Amino acid sequence: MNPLFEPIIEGILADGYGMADNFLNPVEVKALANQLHKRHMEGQFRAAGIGNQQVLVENAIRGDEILWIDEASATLAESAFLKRIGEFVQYVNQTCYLGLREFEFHYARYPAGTFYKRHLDQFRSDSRRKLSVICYLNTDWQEADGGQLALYIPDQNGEAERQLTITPTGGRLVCFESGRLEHEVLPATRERLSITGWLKTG
Ligand SMILES: O=C(O)CCC(=O)C(=O)O
Ligand SMILES: [Fe+2]
Repeated sequence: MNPLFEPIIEGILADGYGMADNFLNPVEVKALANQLHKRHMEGQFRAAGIGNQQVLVENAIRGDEILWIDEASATLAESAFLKRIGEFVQYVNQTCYLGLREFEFHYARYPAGTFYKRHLDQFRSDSRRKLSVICYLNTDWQEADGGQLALYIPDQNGEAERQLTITPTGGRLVCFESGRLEHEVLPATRERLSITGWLKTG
């Protein structure tokens, strides 16, 4: 049993989402946030799009900027992150038989005031996305800063739902089934940083 990974999986099985508060330690959070800012200053980020090819940029739906993390050009901090995700994927495969074979991750930077309206992560033609994973890179995030991740959890018979909000605290990882759970990023009063990705079948 892995004490870091097991609670995430148990959460997904019991409630449809799982969480770990120390997936990254504060030093790792800082290193990745610094790396994000460096790459952002170098002009590597692009406005995030919507749809399969990410062609349409629509600020009324989402206002974040993203940069895909490329294994080939990854720095030490990024490689360490991808390695931990790889270990998590292996653990999920051993315990849940989801048949995960690939993963893809991008940095996301939400400038103050931006948001991502309610959506589902699985596009019609990409059912290979099985699990969505978000890891936050914020230091000293306060509830009053906003920027919560809102999850819409359907009740047993699918007739009603409840909204659950998660604070984007640095080091915290959230994971849920991409094709099932609708969710939303609420606007924040300050810049909001994360790494978001998908664990996919081959
Ligand atoms: O940053 C978050 O909390 C969620 C991001 C998200 O929903 C997405 O990128 O699809
Ligand atoms: Fe999403």
